[in-house]
Amino acid sequence: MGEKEKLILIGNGMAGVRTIEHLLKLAPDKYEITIIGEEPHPNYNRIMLSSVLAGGANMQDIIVNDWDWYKDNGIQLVTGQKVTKLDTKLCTVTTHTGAQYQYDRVILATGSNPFMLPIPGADKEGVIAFRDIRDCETMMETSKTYKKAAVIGGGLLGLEAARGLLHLGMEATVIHINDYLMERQLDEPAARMLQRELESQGMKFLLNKQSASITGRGRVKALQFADGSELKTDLIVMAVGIRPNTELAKSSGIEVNRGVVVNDYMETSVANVYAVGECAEHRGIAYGLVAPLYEQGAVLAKRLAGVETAGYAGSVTSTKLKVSGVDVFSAGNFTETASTKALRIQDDLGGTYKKIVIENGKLVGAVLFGDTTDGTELFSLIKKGENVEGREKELLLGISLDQLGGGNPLAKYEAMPDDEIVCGCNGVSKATIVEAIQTKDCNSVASIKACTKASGSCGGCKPIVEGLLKVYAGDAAAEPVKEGICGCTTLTRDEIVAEIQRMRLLTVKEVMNVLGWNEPEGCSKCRPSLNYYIGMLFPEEYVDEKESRITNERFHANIQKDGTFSVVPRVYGGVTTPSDLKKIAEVAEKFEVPMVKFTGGQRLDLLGVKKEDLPKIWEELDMPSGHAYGKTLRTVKTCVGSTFCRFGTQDSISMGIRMEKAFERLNTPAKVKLAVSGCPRNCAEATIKDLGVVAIDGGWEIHIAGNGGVKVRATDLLCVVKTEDEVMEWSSAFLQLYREHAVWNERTSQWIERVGLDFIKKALENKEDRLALKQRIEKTLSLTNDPWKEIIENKELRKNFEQLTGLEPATK
Ligand SMILES: Cc1cc2nc3c(=O)[nH]c(=O)nc-3n(C[C@H](O)[C@H](O)[C@H](O)COP(=O)(O)OP(=O)(O)OC[C@H]3O[C@@H](n4cnc5c(N)ncnc54)[C@H](O)[C@@H]3O)c2cc1C
Ligand SMILES: NC(=O)c1ccc[n+]([C@@H]2O[C@H](COP(=O)([O-])OP(=O)(O)OC[C@H]3O[C@@H](n4cnc5c(N)ncnc54)[C@H](O)[C@@H]3O)[C@@H](O)[C@H]2O)c1
Ligand code: SF4
Ligand code: FES
Repeated sequence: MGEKEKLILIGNGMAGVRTIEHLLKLAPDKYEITIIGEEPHPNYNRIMLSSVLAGGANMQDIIVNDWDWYKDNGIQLVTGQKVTKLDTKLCTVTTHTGAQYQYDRVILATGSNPFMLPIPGADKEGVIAFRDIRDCETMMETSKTYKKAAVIGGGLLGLEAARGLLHLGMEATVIHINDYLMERQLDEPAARMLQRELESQGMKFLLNKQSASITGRGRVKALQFADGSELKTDLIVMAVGIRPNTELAKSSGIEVNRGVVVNDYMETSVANVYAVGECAEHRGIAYGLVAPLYEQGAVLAKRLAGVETAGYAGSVTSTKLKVSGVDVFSAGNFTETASTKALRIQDDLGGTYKKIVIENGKLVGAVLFGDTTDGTELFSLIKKGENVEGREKELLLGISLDQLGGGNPLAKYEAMPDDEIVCGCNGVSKATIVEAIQTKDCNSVASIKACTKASGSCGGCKPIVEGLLKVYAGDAAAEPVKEGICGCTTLTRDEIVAEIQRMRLLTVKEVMNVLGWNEPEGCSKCRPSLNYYIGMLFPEEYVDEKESRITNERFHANIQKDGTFSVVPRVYGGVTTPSDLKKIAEVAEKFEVPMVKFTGGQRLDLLGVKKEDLPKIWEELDMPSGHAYGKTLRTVKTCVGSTFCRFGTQDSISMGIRMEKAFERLNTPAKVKLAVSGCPRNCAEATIKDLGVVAIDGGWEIHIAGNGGVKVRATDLLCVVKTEDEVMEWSSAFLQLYREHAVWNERTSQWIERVGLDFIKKALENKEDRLALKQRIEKTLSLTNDPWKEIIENKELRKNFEQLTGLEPATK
């Protein structure tokens, strides 16, 4: 064998070392490899610095290639040295210590430099970036002595930094130049939802702010803004974007634009000099996320190994914010133009938002907030670029994603091409994962992570890894590892409920303290759910914690898109009276309510009410709250029934009113809608309700767990009974069973899919059990009050209510 060629990698970071890993697989003996890195560490996962800061990992966990890896692969590693000269004629590289190395080929993988705003005072102590281990350590050290932190830049990096600083016990204020966050990844509605969620976690924001200077003697004391205002702070983290690190290439005469210009084979303008990663610019784009950089690395490794490759053709990117308790996903081109069509659904109550963008019949972009389960599959469709015409609405509703395999949810994993990248962060293909399952006995997500690195960084690919496990490991797949209810805990809903009950934990704070929450303030997922679980278990002792409720429940009204509210008084069974109608009309006129509308639940909605008018309107209406805003009983829709309808077999109206009077004000895991129809013609549409009662000759059918919303589900028949009292008995028992077993925010339609109809039937088949459940629901109901009345009659409550602001308490 001839002498090995000398290959030097400049930059011991993610893209460069990944290229070498590939190369070693393709041509292990072709090169004598030297890696020179400025940082004093072996290659580590920069992505995971956010997790280190937020307490989810320690420094040891993020090492990708330890010192032994370099030794074992015969690589000469030079750390702590910056390459200051690249002589492309003599083919040498020189480091800042004067050490010189000869090369046959050299790769530039110098990454990016964080952009530091060139404002007066930016050189003061306490002004840092967030790019490497040293920055992370500085933040951790600073938090031991100082309390106030400011992060300039409300992009991915800035928000992850601010979340980490909160975790370290600092007050974190994000200063953003734009009027909404993450404008490079999100549209405005999603960004607003994100901001509310982060505010509920304790993060503060100053939007539309231009930083002008930093004051302080030696160490930073305050950040001053162009509008003359200032923020006192002990630490400033700049996260306002990055610039490709091209210094070395430029000084060596290599063509540089924004980044080091490369062709499809990662070759620069100079022979035998290559560039890969964030420092490279390909077809005008310098990427800032690892997935495309790894694709570039795979191409370069082939080129260096002499293996034929089609070349790098550019990438579509997707991002996921790595902040616990927040699910945000963005992919492709999500901005609207003259040639695109956008479809969106926004559920302010459920705290979810989804937008898809179509161009020339193809899916080109998506933004998801709150529920990102469809993210990976939408991203895959964007990358494939296949025509989705006619399926747009299904994609929006997530229907076709469920049914990509003709109803078999696992078929899509089988159909996935072998070379499709499953884990973008770590560049792991389907074939690699399947090989790990089939030949390396990997039977869990954890073992696949250990073996292939898939799912080890942002976690966004975990659902696909789980899907592949189901298909390719089959029965050998280990039980999925249980997941906590949110990022603040590893405990499941059932474990938490059991512990609350066992230890009689009576406040949200107590639960979080005793059960070792890793975020002391919790987040907007766990706080309202704990509030619900404690109230469900101990209705007599528990004092409802208003601050742990979702925004609309704190206002007892639905917040509208313009910041006004809607008022919906209760109209039992949809039956009103002339005097109530008059009252509503008078109030609407007096308070100049812009719109009065009939709702789908057979009542009247006063829309566009100002916050300050809410208590006054409730007082004048003197009607109970219709609870149109909460996780509680909403409406009982009724048809005309036997009183007037010639087909009616039973009195659906009186049955419906009896049910509404019995169950109003009931706290439930998610909203609950009921309906009663007077005959099987079912005019009240009872078979798409959470609980639907349909009259038949000589009795009633009780249907459960339907839904008419985003994902339509027809009810299952629970039982047939003869009398109205039996309807009440079964309905009470069913609703209490749901209250006691469902996960907070889980609709009955989702709950039944999880636990199965058989479980519910079994739990209710025994009369004694039914009566026990009925007794428990009645106890709870006897302790409820009308919230509007409470506020009107209690001065303290009214004062507190009047002090509530639109943004401050906002949770999903
Ligand atoms: C906190 C944080 C979180 C992130 N999270 C995500 C995420 O969730 N998803 C995602 O896709 N991306 C994320 N990124 C971006 C991702 O980390 C980068 O895209 C990736 O690390 C770039 O790889 P690279 O090899 O091009 O550069 P780097 O990883 O920065 O490596 C470049 C290396 O070269 C060294 N170097 C530079 N110049 C010289 C020189 N002259 N001589 C010797 N050595 C030199 C540098 O010291 C550095 O070690 C995150 C970044 C940060 C900072
Ligand atoms: N989860 C992830 O995928 C993740 C996490 C962290 C970092 N990253 C990557 O790291 C890189 C750096 O992230 P980033 O967030 O710094 O870059 P970015 O360019 O995505 O965001 C910078 C943000 O700072 C704002 N900004 C610019 N000038 C400002 C000013 N003077 N005052 C206040 N705000 C200002 C911009 O409007 C922008 O939203 C990016 O490539 C990013 O993709 C990714
Ligand atoms: S469901 Fe039957 S009883 Fe009720 S309105 Fe329709 S036809 Fe009449
Ligand atoms: S896609 Fe981020 S860990 Fe796999």
